[in-house]
Amino acid sequence: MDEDDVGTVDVPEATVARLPQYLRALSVLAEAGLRTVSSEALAEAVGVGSAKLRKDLSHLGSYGTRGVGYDVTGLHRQIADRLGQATPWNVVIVGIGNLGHALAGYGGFADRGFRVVGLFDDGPQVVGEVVGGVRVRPLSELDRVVHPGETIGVLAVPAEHAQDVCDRLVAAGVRSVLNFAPAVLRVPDGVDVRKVDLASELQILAFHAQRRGVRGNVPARVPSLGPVTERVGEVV
Ligand SMILES: NC(=O)c1ccc[n+]([C@@H]2O[C@H](COP(=O)([O-])OP(=O)(O)OC[C@H]3O[C@@H](n4cnc5c(N)ncnc54)[C@H](O)[C@@H]3O)[C@@H](O)[C@H]2O)c1
Repeated sequence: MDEDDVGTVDVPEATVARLPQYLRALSVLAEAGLRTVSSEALAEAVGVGSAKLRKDLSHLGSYGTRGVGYDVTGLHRQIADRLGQATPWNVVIVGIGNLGHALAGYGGFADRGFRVVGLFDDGPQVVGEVVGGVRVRPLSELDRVVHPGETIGVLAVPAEHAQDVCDRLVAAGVRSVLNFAPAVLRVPDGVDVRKVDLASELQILAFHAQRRGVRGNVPARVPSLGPVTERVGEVV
């Protein structure tokens, strides 16, 4: 399977990409004690148009109630279920260098339903170190930590080792891989790969900035652009 083919049959990939944002906004609203929210208010909280939000939620079979809006906790539960977050996911990170340390030390994954249960590296200077409360193990111990089909693998190794490490993750039973390495990975059917590439995101921003003629042409005081700046790279 090609790594760009990740998607679901019934929910468009662009909608899937926005579901985490809806979930986060609903968490904030629930914490503030709100029981219902209008599509306009929820759309504003996320920074999308309300028509797009209603369409997105209709893919989940959620239409809200006219004049009332959406039930905050009900919609939160529904989206969390669709994102597979009814129970937490286990995550293993391979490659505990600069990036791996930052990811392993980040405390925010647990709040979003992801438990970092394993850190792996083949560098003798790193193995045995404890990062974010988890001990770094050699890759040979992958089988002890990975529960087939229930563990997400994060790749933070150099590009030239990415395919080999990915193969080992898949052999251990990992079916979802988040790849930070600048390498195209080949995986068998049934395995999803998503790539994170901050440099590409910067290039996309640079493309838009160049198109707008922003470079070298910034007024002394930049007016607030509000959520518009966040829409530049929005998935449509
Ligand atoms: N996607 C992004 O936006 C982004 C941002 C920064 C870095 N990266 C990429 O992330 C990767 C890591 O970057 P870094 O700066 O942390 O590198 P780094 O050299 O600091 O760390 C790499 C780690 O991987 C380990 N490693 C190497 N081969 C291994 C193997 N076969 N098995 C297990 N561990 C192995 C090394 O021992 C080292 O600890 C690189 O591919 C880099 O290009 C991507």
